[in-house]
This record gives sequence, C-alpha cells and structure tokens, in this order.
Amino acid sequence: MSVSLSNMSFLPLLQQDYTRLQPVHMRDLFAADAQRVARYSLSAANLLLDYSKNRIDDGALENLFGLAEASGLGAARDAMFTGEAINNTEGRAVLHTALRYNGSDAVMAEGADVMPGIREQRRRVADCAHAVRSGKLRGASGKAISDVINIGIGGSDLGPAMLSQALAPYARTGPTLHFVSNVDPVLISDILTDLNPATTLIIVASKTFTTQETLANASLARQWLISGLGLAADDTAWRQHMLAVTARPDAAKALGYPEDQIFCFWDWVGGRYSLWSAVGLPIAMAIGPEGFDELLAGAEEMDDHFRSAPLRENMPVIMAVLGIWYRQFFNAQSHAVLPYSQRLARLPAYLQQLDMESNGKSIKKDGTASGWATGPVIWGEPGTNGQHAFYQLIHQGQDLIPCDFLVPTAHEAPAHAEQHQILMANAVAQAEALMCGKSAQQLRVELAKSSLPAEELDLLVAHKTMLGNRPSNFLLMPELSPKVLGSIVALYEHKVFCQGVIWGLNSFDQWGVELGKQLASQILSEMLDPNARAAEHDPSTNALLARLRQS
Ligand SMILES: O=P(O)(O)OC[C@H]1O[C@](O)(CO)[C@@H](O)[C@@H]1O
Repeated sequence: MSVSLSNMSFLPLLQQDYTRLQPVHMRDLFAADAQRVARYSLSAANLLLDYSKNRIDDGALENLFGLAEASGLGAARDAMFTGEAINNTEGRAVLHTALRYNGSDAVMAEGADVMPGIREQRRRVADCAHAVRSGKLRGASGKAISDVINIGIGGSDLGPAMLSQALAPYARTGPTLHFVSNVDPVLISDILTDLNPATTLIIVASKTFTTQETLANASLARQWLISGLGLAADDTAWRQHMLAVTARPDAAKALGYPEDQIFCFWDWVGGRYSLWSAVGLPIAMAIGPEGFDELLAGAEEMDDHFRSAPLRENMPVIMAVLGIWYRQFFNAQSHAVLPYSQRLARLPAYLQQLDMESNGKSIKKDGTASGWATGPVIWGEPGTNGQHAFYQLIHQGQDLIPCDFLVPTAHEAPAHAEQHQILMANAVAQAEALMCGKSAQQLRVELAKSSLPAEELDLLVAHKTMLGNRPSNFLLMPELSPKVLGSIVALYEHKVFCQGVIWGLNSFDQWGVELGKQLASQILSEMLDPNARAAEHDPSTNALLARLRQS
C-alpha cells in the first residue's frame, strides 16, 4: 500500500496544527486541561502508556488519526494478520503474529494453513528445551549441557540476546547462555576459552544459512568441538553439540546437520521479527518452555489489542502517529529509548534493528520516492547511565529528541527497595525536567539571595535556563516478566508497522544492507588471493586494500 492522495491531503492540515502548536508550551496545555493525563493515558496488554507529555492537542491528534485512516492502516493491518503477501519486493506474507497465535483458526499463507507447521516447531522447541534443562540431552562424552552458545547475527541474535538479559531472574535453573554475533574472532575466542566442549551446546541460527559472519563463527566453533572433544577428522560426533535454526533446512543439511538437529521457520518470518520462532530456542532453554509460552502469550495479547482496538485507543497506533508527528513536522531525526532497568540494556539495540532496518528507506512500496521524512535514528542507554552521558543534549541541545521512558514498577530485590526508588525517582524526574524545563524567571528567584554581580548572574541564568517542552512517552510495566516483555516487543513491532504503512514503505525488506555484503565477499576474495581479478574499486578503496594487504 503506497501513500495515497487522501493521505497526502492531511499534510496541510497537520502543517496548520504544527504552526498552531509549535509556539505552545506543554506546561500551558496541562494548565488548560485538568484531565490531560487521564485523557492521554491508555492501558493495554500489561502496559500503561502516559503520552500526555507530547506536543499535541485533540485537533492535531484527530488529524494524525485521520492520516492513519487515510493511509489504509486498518486494511493493511488485516492484510498482515491474514497472510497477504504485503512484503511486495520479496513476494512474501508477513506472519510473525501467527508464531504467537494460540487460537484454533487457520492462518493462511500462499493457500496453506501455517499453524500446523508452527505447532510442530513449537513442540520441538519445547522438547529440546526440556531435554537440555533436565539433563536428558547429553553431549558426545555423555555429559549434560551446562552452556549454550547462540551463533547468529541481526535478527538471529538480538532478540534472544536482549531477552536473555531481560529475563535473567527466570533463567536461574537453565543453562548459561552466550551470544556470538560479530565476525571479529575475539568475541567467539573469548567465549570459547572459558567453556568445556563436553558440556557446551551450540545453536547456529540463520534464516538464510548463508550469512558470512554466522557461517565463519559456526565453522570455528565446530573446529573447537572437534579438537576439544578429541574427535578424528571424520568423526561426526560434533553433531551432538550443534543445532541449526533456519528457514533453509536444505542449506543446513548440506553443511552436515542431521534433520532432527534442524529447527525450522519460514520465509514469511522476517529476520528481525523471528524471536517468536525457533530462533527463540535459547530463550526457551534458559527460562523453560512454559516461560517461552508466556512470552508468546504477552505478544499475542498485544496483537489482539492492536487488531481490535479503535485507532484512537490503540497503543501501537498512538505511538506511531506521535513518532510521525515529530519526524515530519518537528524534524526530529532521532528517537531515544530510555529503559529504567539495567535488564533492558540491550533493548535499544534490539529496537534499532527492528525500526531502522524496517523503515530506514526512501522509496515507497510502489517504487516512487517518499515525500515524507521516514524512520528516525533509534538510540538509547539504560537510565541512569544515560543521564550522565547524553541527556545534556536532550535537555539543552538544538535538536528535538522524543524519548520513550520504559519503567518496570516492581523490583526483584526487596532488600534493595530503596535503591530501586532512586531509579524510579530519576525516571520521573527526567521526564518532568524535559517537559517543564526551568525558566529564567525561576532561576532569578532562586539566585536572588546570591551575592553574584549582575553580569555573572545574567551569564548563569542564560546557561541554566532550560526551555523544556521536550516530549516523552512514559511506558509503565508491572514487572519484567516473559509476558510483559512479549507485550513490549509486539508493541514496538506494531508501532513500526503502522509507521511503515503511513509512510507507504515496505517495512519487511532490507535491500540497503545487500550491497555491503556483496562487496565484502568480493574484497575478501581479493585480500585472500592477491592474484584474484580485482573488481573496479574507487581509489580510496584500492588504497585501503593495498595497505591491508601489507599489514
Ligand atoms: O538470519 P540470517 O539470514 O543469518 O540474517 C541475519 C540478519 O542479516 C540481515 O539480513 C541483514 O542485516 C538481517 O535482516 C538479518 O536479521
């Protein structure tokens, strides 16, 4: 679905809203409406979103929802859930929602019900996770598994890696997880150094099973197993320590993985949407299959909300249109994700791929240039670390940076309740400071008693004045449980989807990363074999290659 003319017709209306609201301070919007918080808050699927600290009013919101409607968002949403081939450049359905669907209806893609295959893989994942956790699955030397290494990159790494940190308290009885993504050999070497091959299981996760980094790391790991287990070169006992997760089982088989060691997913699962599939196997091993089911259930709750709630009461839609409001009209080029939980430290990285690989595009689905500013740069760090690093720029820099505060209210260590309160207080304080700021007048009152000479006082007031009016969403969650995490990830998936629809993009391909992959293969062959026919490179690339060959 591309941006239609009716969609474009909202531009002038929203431009008028922007002109009206641009000079307005949020403090005044709150002062004028005692119900603002109640009216601009919403609960859904285990989460509470307070979006009152945004530079919007009913008029602007109405036009933003009108924009979403005119973009055909309702129909696009149905098309996704019902398995239409909405990924038009690859001719694929987009059915990650089916991976967490627990109902009994058929879900069709290309004329076939995908649910039996999904249930079969879910069962296999659960069986394997049980076998590892119970010690039933044993390595070549008869020992139980203590450590699991997931080798994968992008969508085959970030989801499980982020969740393994987020759900650590639920994983105390499972194997220890390790994640290898980067092709830099120091990463895998550092991990392997501390592990015993006899008690280590390696999962090679790759949708395509062609990814250079993953195959290189997998090959290195296999060698480590062979030598560590003392196997002869032709002994295939390493297989007892290696599983494959892929949408190309034929490619895994060709590399020696037996069928019963290969877990499958499908072309209609985008890599960055795949953690709900067998790609989640390490999570199921760590928190148990029951915990993994909870994760799926939390996502399914958000799916149900997204599918059934009217646009104006729909959490992903609200977050999506607010993002578009800032990106298009306030020229906000980035969006900060600020989790007030150390356990969510990898969430910004996870959302970077989800959002930027999905909507970092300039061409619409129909092949024409987008008339809109599209996906922002996503970045962030957990509070309070970020406060002492980059918040200065968010508070007083020249760019408007909308923020999402993600705040779990329950704390897992009752003995440290007070310290948790410090964390919570900081989250609330930062959102308040961003919105309210501090006026020169307030500062002059505060500094009135100081004996500073007038010139110094003026200087200080100028530097300390904070204009505020900086927008944020506040997302409260009761706890960091598998269910809540499932809801959060699904919330952002749907937000990104909605934005893609409104911008007219195909959010499910990623052609922009292909050229770099092709060039890396070509350059590698030239580096390995100086006699290889060199491709036509630019002078800078040629010079760099020459230097690297010498080093
Ligand atoms: O799972 P694969 O096929 O190894 O791909 C890994 C990642 O590479 C990409 O294709 C491009 O970076 C991502 O979309 C994907 O998640």
